[in-house]
Order: sequence, then structure tokens, then C-alpha cells
Amino acid sequence: AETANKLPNIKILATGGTIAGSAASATATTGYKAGALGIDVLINAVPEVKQYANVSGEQICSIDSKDMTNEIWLTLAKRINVLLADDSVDGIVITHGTDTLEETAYFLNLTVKSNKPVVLVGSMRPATAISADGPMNLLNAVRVAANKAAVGKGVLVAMNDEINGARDVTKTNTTSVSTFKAPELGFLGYINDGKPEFYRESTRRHTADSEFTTKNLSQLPYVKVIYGHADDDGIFVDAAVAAGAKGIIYAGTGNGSIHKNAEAALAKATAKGIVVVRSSRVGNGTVIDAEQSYIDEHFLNGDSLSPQKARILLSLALTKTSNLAEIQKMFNEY
Ligand SMILES: NC(=O)C[C@H](N)C(=O)O
Repeated sequence: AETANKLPNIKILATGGTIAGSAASATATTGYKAGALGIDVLINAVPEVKQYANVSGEQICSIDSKDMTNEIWLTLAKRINVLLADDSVDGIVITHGTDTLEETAYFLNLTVKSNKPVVLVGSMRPATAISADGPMNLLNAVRVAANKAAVGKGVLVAMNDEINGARDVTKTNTTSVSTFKAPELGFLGYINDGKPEFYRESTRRHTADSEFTTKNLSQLPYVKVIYGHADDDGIFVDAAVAAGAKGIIYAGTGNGSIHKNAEAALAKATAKGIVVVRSSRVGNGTVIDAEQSYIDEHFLNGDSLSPQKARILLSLALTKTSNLAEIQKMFNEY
């Protein structure tokens, strides 16, 4: 972008979260209001960002990310695609609550049509806390978004001095500042004393190489996640079918293993044309073919995606096709 100072132009899109959270006291780290502070307050708290980029803010919403919706994702993806199609925008930073940050990151990883950096950032302590982690995280996210090395890496998460890829990152601790990790596949790089350094990248398809688009979408197909457990009676499967689900992710107990009661209910669902994907509640490893009955009942394998990310991929897959072989191929590629 042509600007007098030659710094990259970075847009900061704010959605709320603890990074914009305000508590009654400086020692409070819970019981605060997430998303209370506007984007200008956050940017003004870190004037150092101006050494790395020309930044401007835009408020998309002001929510606790536990309340994230498909509708906000569609708004966000469409806005990002408009912004990144403009030569005067070099990268995007999104401030976001941490509870669903990994889901928004993966949704955008599949729907942003650009190689330019898109970096999500949040915090675990509210902005009003002693040792708030938000300001340094925001500065580092701008440093990553402004860095050429972040181009083409897919949507990134920059928190706690580490850079993670959208597909594999997950929140691993309910309260610690060191919560975002990719436990087995690993993070992509460090932010070493303010300098982003990449060591790895994902081999899976994303952003400019993704076939999914939000262009003419006003809503996403209805897909539910059902969590497997001992003594499952399958009633949530029946409830999802009755509610009109087009797809079901079953978070199975091991290698996508399903309680026989839930399996019987899911077999009835696939017979009605509902797409069932076996995922796992284990948190690591891939889901691969196990029982012959799962193959016979036309259940698909969720690869190494967490149930909450499998929901996103299946929703987007269903915007393109209901062919089971094609959907399985998507789970193998994204
Ligand atoms: N640390 C956080 O941001 C948690 C908050 N509940 C949110 O996701 O918005």
C-alpha cells in the first residue's frame, strides 16, 4: 500500500471478549463484563502498534465469545474479504474472546479468499487487571499481521508469544494465559522479543486455496455436535433429527466410537439423508475407520478435527454438496 511512511496498513476488527473486558477491581480475573470496551480504547492503550503499522479499528460486535453465532461469522468473513480485496489493506487483526476463538479462526481459515495475514488475538485477563495480557498480545498480533512471513500461512492465532495455525489450535486451559496450544501437531512459531519467527506451516488447504465461499450465503446449514458418554441413550440424536439437522457430528468416546444406542439412532439419521461425521472427545489423534457397521451405516470420519471444528467444515461442505464421498474428501483435505 502506498502511504508516506511505508508501514503496512492493518485493520483491527473488534468483536469483544475478555481482551475488551472491564472488571470492578484490578485483582478480578473472573466476574467481569467481556466486550465492555470499544476498539479505540484497546488501540489507545498500546500506542506502540504505530511503530509497526498504520492501524485503524472497526467494531463488528461487542460480545462474550461464548455467544458467537454463525451470522456474525458470515458478517466477519464478508467484511474481511471486502477489506483484503482492497490494495490499501495489508492485513487484518481480529480481537476476540478466547472461548470460541479457535472456531472463528477455523471458519475464517476456510472462507477468507486472500493470502494476506489474518491474525486473531484475545486475552485471558480483563483489560483492567494487574498484568493484563491483552496489550502485549495485541501489539504482537499487529507485529505478526504486519510481517511478510505471515503471508500465505492461513488464519493465525497470536497469543502468549506463540503463533498457532487456525486448524490445529485449541484452548487447553480454562483460566491460564498459556492456554492456546496445538498439543500434538504443534504451534507454527514464536514471537521472540517482538519478532515473529515461523518454523512450520500446515499442509492442509486454507484461505486462497479453499473452495468454500460466503459470497451468497445468508445462513449456514444446521449441524449439531453430540457428545458421547457411557450410558448414552441416543435421545440427543433423535432431538437433532427432529429439529431438522442436516448434519450431525458425534464426539465419540475413542477412535470415533459410538455407544450402540446412539449408533442405532444415527443409522436412522443417515437413512434419512442426514450426514453423520464421527469425531472424538479425546482431543488428540485422528478418527479413522473402525467398525464395519460404521461404514455400512455411511458414517464419515472427522480426521483430526475437534468436534467443534468438524461442525464448521461439515456446515460449509453442505453448502456445496450432499455427496458423501465428496464430503469425506473435504475432511481429508482441510
Ligand atoms: N478470555 C475470554 O475471552 C473469555 C470470554 N468468556 C470470551 O470468550 O469472550
